[in-house]
Amino acid sequence: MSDALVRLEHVGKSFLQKGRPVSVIEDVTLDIHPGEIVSLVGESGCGKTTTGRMIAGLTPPSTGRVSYSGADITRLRGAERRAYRLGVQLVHQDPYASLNPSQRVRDILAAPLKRHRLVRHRDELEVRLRELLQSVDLTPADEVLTKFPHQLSGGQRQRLSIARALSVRPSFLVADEAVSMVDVSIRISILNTLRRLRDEHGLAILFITHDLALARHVAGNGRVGVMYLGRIVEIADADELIRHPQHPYTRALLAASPPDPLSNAPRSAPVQLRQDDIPSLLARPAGCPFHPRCPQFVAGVCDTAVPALVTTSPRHATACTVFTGFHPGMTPDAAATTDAPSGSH
Ligand SMILES: Nc1ncnc2c1ncn2[C@@H]1O[C@H](COP(=O)(O)OP(=O)(O)OP(=O)(O)O)[C@@H](O)[C@H]1O
Repeated sequence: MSDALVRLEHVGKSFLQKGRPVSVIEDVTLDIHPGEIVSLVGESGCGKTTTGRMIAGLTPPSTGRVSYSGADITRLRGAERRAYRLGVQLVHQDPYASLNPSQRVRDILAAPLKRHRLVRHRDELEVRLRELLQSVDLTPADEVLTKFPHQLSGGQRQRLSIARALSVRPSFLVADEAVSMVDVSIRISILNTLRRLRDEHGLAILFITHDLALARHVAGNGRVGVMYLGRIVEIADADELIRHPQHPYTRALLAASPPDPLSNAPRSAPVQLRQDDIPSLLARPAGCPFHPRCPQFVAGVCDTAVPALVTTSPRHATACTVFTGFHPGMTPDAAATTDAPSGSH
C-alpha cells in the first residue's frame, strides 16, 4: 500500500437536521500523498467542506476513519497529535471572517509562531515574518506588516490567510474555495502561488471548489475528485477527467461549465438532465444518488444498488453501474487510493 499523508477510509458523516440524523457524507475513501494536489469539486451542499473539516479534525466522522501519516487522527496523543495539529491547516473561504480585524498583519502572523514556539528570539521572528509574506508574494513586507486586514485588498487578505496557515510549516493544506471571493486575475495568481508552494515545499493540498475548470487548473498534474450528494462519484488525473469524463454527472458539470480560457480541451456536448433540482439530503434517492437526474438512467439498475467506485483505467475510477457495466474486469473501490503520480512531488 502506498504512503498516504492523509487517508479517508469509508468515511461517513451525519448531522442532526430537523431533529433527525441526515447523512451528508457516505463511504468516502481517498488517499492524498505528500506533495499531491487533489481538487474536490461539486455543487453547493454536496459535502466538500465537511470532508475538508474532517481531514482538519474540526468535524469528527460518524463512521470510517481519517488518518494522518498512517495513524487514526482520533487516537493521536502528545507529540504525534501536535505534529498533526500543525501539519494540517485550513484556509477559509472568507479571509475577512477568519482574520482578527483589530490586529495588524505583524500580530496575525506572529501569534502562531510564538504560540507554538516556532521562533527562538526577536531576530528570528522578524526574518520569519518577512519570509512568510514573501512566500505568498505579499510585498513590500515591511509595509504590509503594519497594516490591518481592512487596509488590504481581497486578494491580499487571501494571501495573508495562506501565509498564516504556512506559519506553522504544515505538510497539508485544505484550501476551501480559497479564491472564490476575489477577481479572476487575482484568483489565477493566488492559485499559481499555491502550486509554487507545492513545488517548493512539497505541500499537499486539498483544493475545494464548485468550479470544474478551477479544480483542474489547481490540480495540475494531480487529481480531481467529483462529489455528488456526499459521495465521490468519479476521480482521476485532472486532464484525464476533463478529456475523458466517465460519470454522467461529471459530463453534466463539464457541459454546464463556461469555456475554460486556460484549456484547449474540446467543448463538451450539452447534457439534458432528466430533472434540474438536486434531491434533498432529507430524501436521499435509493441506489445511485444521481439517478433521478441522470440521462443514462436504467430502471431497475440505477435505482436499486449504490454503485461502488470502480477502477476503470489506471488512475481513473467511476461509480456508475451503467458505465462500468460496459467495462468488465474492473476493481471495486481501488482507484481513490492509487499511488501519487510520479510528477506530483
Ligand atoms: N454543522 C452542521 N449541522 C447540520 N448540517 C450541516 C452542518 N454542516 C454541514 N451541514 C450540511 O451538510 C451538507 C453538506 O455541507 P457542506 O458545507 O459540506 O457542502 P459543500 O459542498 O461544501 O457546500 P458549499 O459549496 O455550499 O460550501 C449540507 O446540506 C449542509 O447543510
